[in-house]
Amino acid sequence: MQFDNTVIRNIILIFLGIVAFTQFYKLYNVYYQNNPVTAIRDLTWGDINFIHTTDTHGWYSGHLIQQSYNADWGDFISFTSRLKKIADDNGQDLLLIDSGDRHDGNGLSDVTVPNGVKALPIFMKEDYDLLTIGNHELYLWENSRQEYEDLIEHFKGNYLSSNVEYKLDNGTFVTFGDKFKYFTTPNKHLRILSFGFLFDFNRFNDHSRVTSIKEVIDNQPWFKETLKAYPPEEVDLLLLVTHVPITRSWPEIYYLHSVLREFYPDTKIQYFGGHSHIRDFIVLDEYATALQSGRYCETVGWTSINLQTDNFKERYSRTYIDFNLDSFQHHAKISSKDSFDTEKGVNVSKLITQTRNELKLNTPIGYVKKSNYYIDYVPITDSKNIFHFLTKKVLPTLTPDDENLEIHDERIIIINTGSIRYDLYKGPYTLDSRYIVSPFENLWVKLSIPKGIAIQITPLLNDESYIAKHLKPPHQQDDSDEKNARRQTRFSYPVLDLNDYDKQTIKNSKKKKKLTKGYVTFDDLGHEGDDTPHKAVVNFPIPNVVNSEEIKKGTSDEEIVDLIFYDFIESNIIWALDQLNYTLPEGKGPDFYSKKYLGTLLNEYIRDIGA
Ligand SMILES: Nc1ccn([C@@H]2O[C@H](COP(=O)(O)O)[C@@H](O)[C@H]2O)c(=O)n1
Ligand SMILES: [Zn+2]
Ligand SMILES: [Zn+2]
Repeated sequence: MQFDNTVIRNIILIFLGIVAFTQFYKLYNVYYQNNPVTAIRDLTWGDINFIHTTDTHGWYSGHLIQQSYNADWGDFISFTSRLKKIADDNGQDLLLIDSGDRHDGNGLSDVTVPNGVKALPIFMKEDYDLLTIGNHELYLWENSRQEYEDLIEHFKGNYLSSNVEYKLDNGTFVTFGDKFKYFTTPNKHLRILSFGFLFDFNRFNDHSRVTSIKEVIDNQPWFKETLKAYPPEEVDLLLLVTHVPITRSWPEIYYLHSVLREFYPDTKIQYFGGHSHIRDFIVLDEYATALQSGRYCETVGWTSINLQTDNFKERYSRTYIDFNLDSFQHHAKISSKDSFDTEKGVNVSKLITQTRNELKLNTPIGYVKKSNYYIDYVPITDSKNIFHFLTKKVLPTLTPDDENLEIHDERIIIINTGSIRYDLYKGPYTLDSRYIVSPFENLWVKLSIPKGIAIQITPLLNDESYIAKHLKPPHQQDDSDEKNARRQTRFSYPVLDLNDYDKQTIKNSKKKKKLTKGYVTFDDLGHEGDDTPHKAVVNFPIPNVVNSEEIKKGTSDEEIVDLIFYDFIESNIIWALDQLNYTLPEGKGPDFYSKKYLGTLLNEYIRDIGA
């Protein structure tokens, strides 16, 4: 076949065209990732407005490699101060609320001894109107002491805890802050009665004490006496600042609500929740709603109440604001960063940078070579799933500290999935990443038991139907509900006819805009709550625990193997052994048999593996 010059020239042109198009497409995608074209949904203001944070877990530096959450605590302070100004100018009220869990999740908070010593002063720069305690302020005594000595002192009168107490050196228990607060708002002069509650948490350190909400209501006279002291005609709004999941499957808020309604049949009630790390908004009745604002400085929750209207749909609004500068500036209606910044905000950002440098948080201590490893964006069996990576690559490398410790040829290593807090990203594994992925100082312990028993423990701890039928192991509810609640795309459960919210959604979804990946929240008002429309990520289910099994085929069930696990889940393991009718030999307790195996933390092993 013969080609003349024109054919050759055309082939070259087509080839160059393809190359040019491919390059352009790549550049477009890079540009697009950094400059998303989505429109931000505006906030709806009411007579009273709320900014809510929860489960910040020390993420005050912001997310350094995720554009969607690129703001830091200094930006957040500028943002809230700009919004306060808008509220004051318009004669509206704006209250700032935090629902607890300020430790465990980020180097800024956790690298120091005691943890939080550098991060809490940064958190405290924000002028919260009301705040409460989370379970992460109660695992360790030193963290409870910081709350009692520093935060309560600093936020005097605004720190509420109606069911958590601190034990003084002389042995007496005192409230963490105040049990309730009655106050009048500055602009609308609304009379507010507020309480602070933590869920029924039972792993508190021995210098603190949690009483369940039900116990407080049923058996502590002060609670009902307080309600009687502030009758409906003296209360415009009840505010419940809690570290309790607001989801309907968690009964505590609903019991509280039923009792509040006996005293206040139609007073407006606003709940704020936390703990399960999701965005959520629930309609409890015509005059009561609940907001939960995510986790890890990914979300600033917003809700507003218009008190002038009889129409439910006009009364309430909610928005989940992505924790980034675009969103903050958009809602503050200030396009230039220089005009948006406040002096205090800029100083806090500088303090964060200075503290990160001082703590050397950006120091690489390893390298993640192959890929990102996700908690639940891919199925647990996928090689990019972090639990797959940990059980296949990391756990098998664990070696006991003491070479004289009696060990067996076969072993099973179990971890609770709740101990892994965030995705692991390809690239430098920094001191910060270490705490981001797994912040806990849990120790490894070993129990030597027959193989036939050992292999049943993981399936048993993951078998929710079995757990539901039997006595729940201590704290298991904590993990399984957290896991379910984390699945963001739950369907709404409208108590009222809220169909119009969805019509709005359908209308907007016809605008074909390319979206970035992120939260798409289904709540009781529909799915237009996220301030930035996103392409939804899929959250695959994760079990309560995962394990690595180094078991040989063909050995008998009677063979003794080592079961290795975190001391944090010892009570769950003991529960499972009990369910399997396995009694530790000679009737001795677990403390005798479960031996310290290893002091090196999992997050240090990740560094060594290099992924
Ligand atoms: N030493 C610890 C403490 C906690 N965990 C895990 O954290 C979960 C609670 O976290 P929230 O932010 O939801 O309060 C808890 O259920 C455990 O899974 C841990 O592993 N080690
Ligand atoms: Zn939390
Ligand atoms: Zn919590």
